[in-house]
Amino acid sequence: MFRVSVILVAAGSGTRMGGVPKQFLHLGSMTVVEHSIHTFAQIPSVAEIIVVTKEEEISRMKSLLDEYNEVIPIKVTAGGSTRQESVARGVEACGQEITHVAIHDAARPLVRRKDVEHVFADALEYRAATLGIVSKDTIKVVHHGIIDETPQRSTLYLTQTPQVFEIVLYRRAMKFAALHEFDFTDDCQLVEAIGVPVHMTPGDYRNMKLTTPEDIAVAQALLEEEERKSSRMRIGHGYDVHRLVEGRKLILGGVEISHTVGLLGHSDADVLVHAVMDALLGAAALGDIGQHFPDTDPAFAGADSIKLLEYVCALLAKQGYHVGNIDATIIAQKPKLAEFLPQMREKIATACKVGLDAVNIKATTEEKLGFTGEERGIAAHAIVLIES
Ligand SMILES: Nc1ccn([C@@H]2O[C@H](COP(=O)(O)OP(=O)(O)OP(=O)(O)O)[C@@H](O)[C@H]2O)c(=O)n1
Ligand SMILES: C[C@](O)(CO)[C@H](O)COP(=O)(O)O
Repeated sequence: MFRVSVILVAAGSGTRMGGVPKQFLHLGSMTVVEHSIHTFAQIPSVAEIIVVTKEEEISRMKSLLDEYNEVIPIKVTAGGSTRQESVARGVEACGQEITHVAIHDAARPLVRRKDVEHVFADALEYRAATLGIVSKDTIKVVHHGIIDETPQRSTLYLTQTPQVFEIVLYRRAMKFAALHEFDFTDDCQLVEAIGVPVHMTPGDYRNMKLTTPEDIAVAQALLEEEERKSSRMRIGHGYDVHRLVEGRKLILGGVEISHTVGLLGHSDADVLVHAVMDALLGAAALGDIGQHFPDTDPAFAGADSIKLLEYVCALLAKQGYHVGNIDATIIAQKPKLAEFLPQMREKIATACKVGLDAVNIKATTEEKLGFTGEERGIAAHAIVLIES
C-alpha cells in the first residue's frame, strides 16, 4: 500500500521577498499555496495534505482552503522558527495509515503532476527520493572571496521539492537530527545523515522556488505559457428548421414576436436557439439537442429554449469549456426581424454568460425562393467557437 501525506511548508517569513508571506500572493487565478493543493489533490495516492503555516495565519489559511476539503482532507498546523522545525510539526500531524511523507515548499507553486508522480514512484522503489535538476552553470566553492574548488558540473544537481520518504525512515532521521542539533536546509540531508541513500529524480526547471521579487514575473510568464499550451479551441455548426403554422407563438432568440403565424414544435420551437445549442454541443462533441431533449419526452413540451441553452452551457462548463463567440443567421421571409435582433442577442449572451460582443445575430430572406421564401418555415444557422 502507498498512502502519502503531503506536507506543504508555508510558515516562512519571505524575508528575501521583502517580508511578504509568499503563500498568499496571487499567481494567475489563485494564490501560491492553492497551486500546489490543486496539483497534489489530483494524485490518487495522496491521502491528506498538511499545510504548515505561521500560528497567526492559521485561521486565514483555513478559510482560504476550506472548499478543498471536499476534494482532499486538509489539515492546517503551526510551523516553527526554521524550515526543519516546520517540517517536523507537519510530520507530527500525519495520519496513522500513512506510508510515506512528501515534503513540498509552498513556495514552489509550478510543480507538475507528472514530476510528482515520477518522484513518488522512485520513493516507493528506493525508500527516499527527491526532485532535482542538473546545474546549468559551473558552480564554484568560494572561501573569503577566492575560489577553493570547482566540482565537476555533471555531478551537481539543484535540489527541488517534493522530497519523499518512507515515514518510518523520516521519523528515524528526524530523531537523529534532533539528537545532534542539526539544522539542515533540505529534508534529504536528514536522511543522508543516517546513511540511507536518497534517489535523485530528474525534475523540471519550471519547478522554481519563489524566493526574491523577480521570481514572481518569471513564474507568471511560465504559468501563462503553460495555460496557453493547454488551452483548447473548438468550433461547431448548428442548423435547424421549423414549420410556420397558425395558432402558435413566434419565438426567436427568446423574444416573442407578434406575427400572424408561429413556429410548430415540441418545445417553444425557437429555431435560432436550437441552432445555437446544436452548434455548442457539436463543438464539444456532445451530440445534438435531439439526444439531450428528445421530442418524445413530455418534460420538454412547450419548453423555454433559452432555459435549455443555459443547461447546454452548464454541460460545456462541466467539460471545462466556455463560449468564445457565436455567429448566427435566421432565414425568414417575414416578419422583418431587424428591430428584434438586439434583444435576441442580449437573451442569448445572458444565457451563455458572455458579453454582448461575443454574440452576433443576423437575419436574411431567401428572396421568396424555397420553403423560407414561400413563408412555409423559418431556418437558422449558427457557428460557434468554444474555449477551455
Ligand atoms: N520556518 C520556516 C521557514 C520556511 N518555511 C517554508 O519553507 C519553504 C522554503 O523556504 P523559503 O523559500 O526560504 O521561504 P522563507 O523562509 O519564507 O523565505 P526567506 O528565507 O526569504 O525568509 C517555504 O515554502 C517556506 O514557507 C517554513 O515552513 N517554515
Ligand atoms: C528544500 C529546498 O527547496 C531545496 O532546494 C531549499 O533548500 C529550501 O531552502 P530555503 O532557504 O528554505 O528556501
